[in-house]
Amino acid sequence: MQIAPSILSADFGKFAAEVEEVIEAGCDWIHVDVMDGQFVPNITMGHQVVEALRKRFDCTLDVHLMVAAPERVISAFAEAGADVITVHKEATPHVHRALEMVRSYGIQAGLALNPGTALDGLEYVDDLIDLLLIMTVNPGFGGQSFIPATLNKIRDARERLVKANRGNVRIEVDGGINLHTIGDAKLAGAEIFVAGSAVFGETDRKAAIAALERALHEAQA
Ligand SMILES: O=C(CO)[C@H](O)[C@H](O)COP(=O)(O)O
Ligand SMILES: [Fe+2]
Repeated sequence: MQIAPSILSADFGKFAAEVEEVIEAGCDWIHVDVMDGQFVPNITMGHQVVEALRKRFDCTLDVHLMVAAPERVISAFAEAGADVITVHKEATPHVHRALEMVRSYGIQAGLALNPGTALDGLEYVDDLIDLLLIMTVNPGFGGQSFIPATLNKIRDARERLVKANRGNVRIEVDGGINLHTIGDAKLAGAEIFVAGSAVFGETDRKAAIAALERALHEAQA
């Protein structure tokens, strides 16, 4: 089980200190939200930010590309030092090629699905992915509310992956993960939990992470 703080919700004015704080609190995954102003309305950060984080921190850099035609930028993010690159199925007609590109750098590949996107076709790319990112909000903004209907999708995805003998593909959930939703997401089958405002929206980040870990631990059927 992994909590991955999303630096989208960090204070950009003291970026490095913010990342340092959550790493010191025990998180070894940092979720980097890349938005291009086209696939989603906002523009956030480019590969230079990944490069800067790579130089300074020894953690897993989990890059979530909310970018149209991600195959244009995969090489830049891989060369900048990303450990995981996730592309959206909705962002390209060439998702298979995009995943192959990520894999060609010897790093982990992720496939992301928006809340309105079905799981159909997963069987054609499941051998190319290390993680499946099920968006639990519509992408583009931090601080939104978790969409409860996504829980069935997580369960369905877990079942399909196990049936296809791809049970080692980890399900990541992203959006609206907090003390009230993290347990349900875990019970549905998620293993990696992105948390933006639930971590950086709190003044005591260490306590916020510990509380999320406790909620994960306490979640049981
Ligand atoms: O991909 C994202 C938005 O598109 C972010 O990772 C996500 O929104 C995290 O923020 P929060 O936990 O506040 O919902
Ligand atoms: Fe994200």
